[in-house]
Amino acid sequence: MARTLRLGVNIDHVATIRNARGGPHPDPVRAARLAAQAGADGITAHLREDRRHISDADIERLADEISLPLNLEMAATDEMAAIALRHRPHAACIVPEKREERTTEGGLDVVGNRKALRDLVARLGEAGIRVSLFIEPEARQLEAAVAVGAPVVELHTGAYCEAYFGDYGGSETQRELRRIVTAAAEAERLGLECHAGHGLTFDTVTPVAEIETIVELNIGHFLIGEAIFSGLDSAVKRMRALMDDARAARTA
Ligand SMILES: CC(=O)[C@@H](O)[C@H](O)COP(=O)(O)O
Ligand SMILES: NCC(=O)COP(=O)(O)O
Repeated sequence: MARTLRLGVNIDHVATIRNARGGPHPDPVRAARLAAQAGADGITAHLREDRRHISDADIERLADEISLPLNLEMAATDEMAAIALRHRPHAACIVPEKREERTTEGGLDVVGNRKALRDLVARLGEAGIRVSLFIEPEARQLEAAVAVGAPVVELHTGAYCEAYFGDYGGSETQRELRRIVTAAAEAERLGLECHAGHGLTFDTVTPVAEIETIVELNIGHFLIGEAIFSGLDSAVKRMRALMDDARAARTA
């Protein structure tokens, strides 16, 4: 029996376009509804400290109006913890943030922040929020995730995706993919639920979707970009089909 592979659609960059003019259009909540109708299993939204895209009001409306599970991406700060505890989303993914970054660069340093993260994971978990840690595919970070009590990790696929656009599946891509495969197996061995995301596209999703111990992919920027050309419904449905085909091929 093939394991379910969920698709979380990240709608951050609908808000990026909206904020370009400061008005209400395009509405990230409308995008979330369309993604749900197209087959998304969850909605991911990153409330950054600088609010460059998703706003506090977006999170409030997503929590109140969307039927799908909401995965709130957040920095490990008291401000974000209070917001998460107020809205109690299905899940919260703790991600590193730097004001000057264009997008998320590396994974969360769980090894170097055990005490603070243990407290945060406990507080959110006690409120019924499923906590995920966004980490590099590294054994030491996986072991630290267990040590701080996180039930879920999300493996950062950015290095793999960047490698692909450097050598189109060559040796560097294969090296980065092997890191993800190895980490996903280790996550299973450690009893961690394993997700993956960042930078995934139609060209890079299949090898990651084939990793059977991964149960959720969070994909955003590429889908919103594709939506400009083919519509969000079509983009989500195509990504869903690629994921299903990859998983079916593994279990055939
Ligand atoms: C953690 C991650 O890879 C993304 O989910 C994150 O949201 C990227 O940040 P931007 O959406 O601001 O690019
Ligand atoms: N955590 C990854 C995510 O939510 C989406 O990342 P991206 O596809 O926007 O790079």
